[in-house]
Amino acid sequence: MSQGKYVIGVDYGTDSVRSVLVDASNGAIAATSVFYYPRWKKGLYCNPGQNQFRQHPLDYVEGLEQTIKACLEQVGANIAQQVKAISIDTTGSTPVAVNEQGVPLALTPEFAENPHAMFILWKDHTALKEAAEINKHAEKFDDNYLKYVGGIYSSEWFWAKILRTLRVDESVKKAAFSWVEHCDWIPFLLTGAQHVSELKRGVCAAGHKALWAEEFNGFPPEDFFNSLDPLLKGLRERVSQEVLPASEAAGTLSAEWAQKLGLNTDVKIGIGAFDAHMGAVGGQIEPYHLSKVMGTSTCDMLVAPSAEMTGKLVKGICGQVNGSIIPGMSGLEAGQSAFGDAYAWFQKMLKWPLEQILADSNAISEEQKEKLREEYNEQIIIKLSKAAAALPLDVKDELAIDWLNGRRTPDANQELKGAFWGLDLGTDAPAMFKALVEATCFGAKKIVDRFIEQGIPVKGLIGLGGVAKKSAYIMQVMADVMNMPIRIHQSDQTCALGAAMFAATVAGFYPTVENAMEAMGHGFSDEYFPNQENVALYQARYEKYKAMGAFIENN
Ligand SMILES: Nc1ncnc2c1ncn2[C@@H]1O[C@H](COP(=O)(O)OP(=O)(O)O)[C@@H](O)[C@H]1O
Ligand SMILES: O=C(CO)[C@@H](O)[C@@H](O)COP(=O)(O)O
Repeated sequence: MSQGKYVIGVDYGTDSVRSVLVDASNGAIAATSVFYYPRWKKGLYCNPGQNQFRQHPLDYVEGLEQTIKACLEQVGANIAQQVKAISIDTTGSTPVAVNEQGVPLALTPEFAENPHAMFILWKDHTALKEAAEINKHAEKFDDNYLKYVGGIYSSEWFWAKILRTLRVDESVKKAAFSWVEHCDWIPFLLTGAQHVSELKRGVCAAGHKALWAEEFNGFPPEDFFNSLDPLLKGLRERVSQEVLPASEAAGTLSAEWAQKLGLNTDVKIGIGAFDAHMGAVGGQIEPYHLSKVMGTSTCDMLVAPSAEMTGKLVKGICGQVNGSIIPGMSGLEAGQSAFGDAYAWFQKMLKWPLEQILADSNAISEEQKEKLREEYNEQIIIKLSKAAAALPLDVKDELAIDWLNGRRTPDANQELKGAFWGLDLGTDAPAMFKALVEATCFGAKKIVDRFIEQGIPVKGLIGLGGVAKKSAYIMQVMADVMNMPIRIHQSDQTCALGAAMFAATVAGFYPTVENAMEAMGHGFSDEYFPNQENVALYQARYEKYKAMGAFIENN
């Protein structure tokens, strides 16, 4: 192993946080550790029926400490002393209300059990009404403050979530001094900052979810917020205007955290960004290639040289922001609100009666029941995929719409619902699963079509994330539906690896993120090519999908 060039990448996903300790000279992963959020796992503070998804800050703090310590234990004290930087990515928009000291309210005794004082996870759609109001309100202004977020503000995003919370919780309203994205709060925590004024925001979260733009000198003016709802009065001033790219440092590790983790206080802490953005870097994104992070949801990332984007605005996506993925390039983000989550929903449906029967049954022991549960949790999607892949294809097969968690892009509308069509008594679970898989791939194609219609060529597809790695079946359907090859990245941990590449840049090991990507990238493991026999049939089914989608949207 080379001496002295170690960094840590921390990736906060929806269910878990993972840290990787990486040799920055070549990208080799020296240690890795995963921590599943314990409170989240129990379903605490969430109400899926109302699309309320909250995460307790302690899940994040405990996971940070435990995963980094576990990585350091794996490599030993000598290497721990050679760690030079840590960078962090998180889901988003996942904001939290903080007090003047920058402490999330749920970390104070009064708010410890209050879901409104916790992080409002990206997939929480309780702010539908507020998002609609923001969209209507924006029409009143000469400046189009929504132009860099695809023209539509989403209930998944910062200001909609803040406004809704201030409306429904008087105690949080009184105690909240400011609001912070998860990806900006972890660097604040690690650097030991003590006041909101010291908070360094990343351009990624500010630009994609909070309407920050160079052209507006930051966030929209005070008048925009005050006239939207006086509850927002003055908040803009308490949300710092200065934003930085993730290649910059937020500071160095505080003495408290250095001692807790067993690291030095000269370890640099990078500016945070979203998981998919750092994941695109970990997955070696190239200009005009769509990097598809396919997990619970999808985030579809594209970079284009900023100079080539002058005057180009892509409608209906989740934003285009200079430097949000790679400094010097315009970062464009789109995505689907449910991808793997659609398969997880179907699995949950099938499991429901089994769970009830198993719970009441005396036929097997509690230990055997637990083993059985583990087995079917692992096997259901795999078995369905195998059976679905073996089914013959017909244009009249069962058809589905993938909007089970609303539609993120093109044209955000979180109120839309999913659907199945064309069922009969011959329809079985594999046929419905096949329809769902095809629907998620059709939803993906709509995004590619939107980029192309708006003048942004898509020259290649890169597949990252859990589904890309786990499902050859779904990736083959994707290649067939898109009529384009898709390359799957070698790494299982592209987000954490991307964070490590940013950390290597922040540490000064590389002058640019592109240099870090070149030296530390793991390359590609598989490539799926379209099966020309299926392309025309999928094209015909895609037309049906669009017609059915339009019907749902208009009724
Ligand atoms: N064998 C499989 N085939 C297809 N999808 C799968 C399979 N196993 C798990 N999934 C899906 O993968 C998703 C999780 O993806 P992952 O990238 O691991 O997580 P996250 O999005 O939280 O980072 C889940 O929604 C699950 O339904
Ligand atoms: O929306 C974004 C980023 O903009 C993601 O953080 C969000 O979709 C969560 O992604 P995961 O599928 O949980 O990794």
